[in-house]
Amino acid sequence: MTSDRTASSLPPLLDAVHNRETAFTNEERHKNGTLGLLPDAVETLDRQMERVLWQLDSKSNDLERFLHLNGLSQRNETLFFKVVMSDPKRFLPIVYDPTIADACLQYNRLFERPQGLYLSLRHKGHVKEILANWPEKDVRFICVSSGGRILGLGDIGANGMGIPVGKLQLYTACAAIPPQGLMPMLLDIGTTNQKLIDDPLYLGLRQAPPSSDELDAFVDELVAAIQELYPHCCLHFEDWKGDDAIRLLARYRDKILCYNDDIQGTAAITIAGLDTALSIKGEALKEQRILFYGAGSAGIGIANMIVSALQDEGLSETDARACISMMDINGLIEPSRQDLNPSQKVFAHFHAATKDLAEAVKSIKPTVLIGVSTNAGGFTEEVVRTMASINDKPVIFALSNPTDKAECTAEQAYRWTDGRALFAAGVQFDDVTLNGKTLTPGQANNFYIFPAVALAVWATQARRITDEVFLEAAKATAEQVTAEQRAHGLLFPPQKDVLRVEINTAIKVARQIFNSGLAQVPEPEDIVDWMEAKLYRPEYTSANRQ
Ligand SMILES: NC(=O)c1ccc[n+]([C@@H]2O[C@H](COP(=O)([O-])OP(=O)(O)OC[C@H]3O[C@@H](n4cnc5c(N)ncnc54)[C@H](O)[C@@H]3O)[C@@H](O)[C@H]2O)c1
Ligand SMILES: O=C(O)C[C@H](O)C(=O)O
Ligand SMILES: [Mn+2]
Repeated sequence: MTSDRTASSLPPLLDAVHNRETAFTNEERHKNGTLGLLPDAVETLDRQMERVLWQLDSKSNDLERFLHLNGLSQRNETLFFKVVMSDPKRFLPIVYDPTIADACLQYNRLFERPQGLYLSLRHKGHVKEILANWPEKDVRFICVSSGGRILGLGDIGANGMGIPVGKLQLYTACAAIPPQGLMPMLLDIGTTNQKLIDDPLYLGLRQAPPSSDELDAFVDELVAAIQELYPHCCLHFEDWKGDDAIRLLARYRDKILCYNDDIQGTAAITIAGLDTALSIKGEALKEQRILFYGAGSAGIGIANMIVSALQDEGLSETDARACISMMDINGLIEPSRQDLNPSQKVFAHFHAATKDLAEAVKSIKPTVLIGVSTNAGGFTEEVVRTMASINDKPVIFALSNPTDKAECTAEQAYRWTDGRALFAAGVQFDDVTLNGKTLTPGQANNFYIFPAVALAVWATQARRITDEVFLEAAKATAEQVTAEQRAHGLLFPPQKDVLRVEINTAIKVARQIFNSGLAQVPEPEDIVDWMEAKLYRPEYTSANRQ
């Protein structure tokens, strides 16, 4: 990405990148032909933000606020980021999870102006031509989803476009990556969602998804086109159907610059949360028995990265895997199961077959319970109370998104453990007051990780993204939870600090990339100054001046 945005041929007020609306000075209005197309007042960015905040306050719910902000992002990009970055704790849940889930469910009905690039299976054989239609020529990140598993909402096909758009907005809002080289992409491969296929307003392909061989061939064509057109581009896979996610990451991770956020980003934020939780408990990772409820892309991703972290603590791979048990929709993963995929098989330990989580908890006696199942309420009162009877401080992470898919709520986790749980969820639950004590649940969401990793990858022009990068990001995130915050039971850095935290994380990750020899730029003398100089700032500067 160059530091200057390419001049646009669009009229100034229709060009979201350069648009300043009422902040165009009279001189600029003379020059760019907007005199009279704007009211008389010449305003500052701060004054414009004041108006947006007033407008948001006047909306009656977060979906309306989402739509208002989304419209703003398409009208005036600088003002959009100014607002979102002014108060991340308030705005992340509006532009992203959980509100984005409501927007995705109705994406085809709320649709106004298209965003991102739609690559339909119908375009097979012509992928490069379609990609070349994208106006920005120096694309550095493509966030691509098939819509096959959007949050915990299942397959919503082309309605999934909200996710790549939102994830890339977080690159900028959470890690100050300049927005111009970011391309959201929806690979429209059809859908299994009959309700959408039957909806006259559905916007995607009305057919069943292809075989995995055909899908892989299509993704191969995409990867080849990206390498030709955008040789510096990193491919970010997001919210694919679990087995597609695992298979495609394995197919490309050693060949191209890519990562899967649900597998690797989720693993890193979970390990960061475990790190702080265990420091509060005063225990080591290798002393834990970890039970996963859900063994798909997120569960397998977290489990494998925990195995790497345990190996770093000196355990053999076999001993590391022995610390981990997993359950999926068909029950506990154990050797008599005939339906296991290779990534699950390595976690099949001898145990009686069971489909009952409470029974598994009673016999395995986990110290850590991680929910990545999409099964709302899966952590029942019996399950949570059993965790509390086994552990002084049970670690309970209910990571399924959005809010109504969480395996239990913060309130339930605290109430059923008498406030002893070290709890986190994928969304931010409100504080809970129990027996006069206020408990603040953690938000274990990969948004703490992937923007930071992306910033480091972009700045260093890394050749590959390894698991070590994500482990470094996990460590750097956990290190930024202060002793005082830990004393209050906080497992993650506060959202209000997300930008500073992720820039710090990115600096550490960049160092790791330089040390591993994967960087393609010379190592700077002062890595902090070097990184700071690259950051996007939501201001009307010459970088986005017409
Ligand atoms: N907090 C985060 O940062 C984060 C990151 C990634 C994924 N997630 C969430 O995790 C969930 C799972 O994501 P994924 O990518 O692993 O999906 P996936 O479809 O790959 O895997 C889901 C897993 O849950 C199992 N499962 C489904 N119903 C179950 C039930 N009733 N009982 C037990 N197991 C059941 C499935 O068998 C499968 O193993 C989603 O809700 C997603 O939003 C959260
Ligand atoms: O999108 C999120 O909020 C986290 C995660 O990537 C998910 O798929 O749930
Ligand atoms: Mn995701």
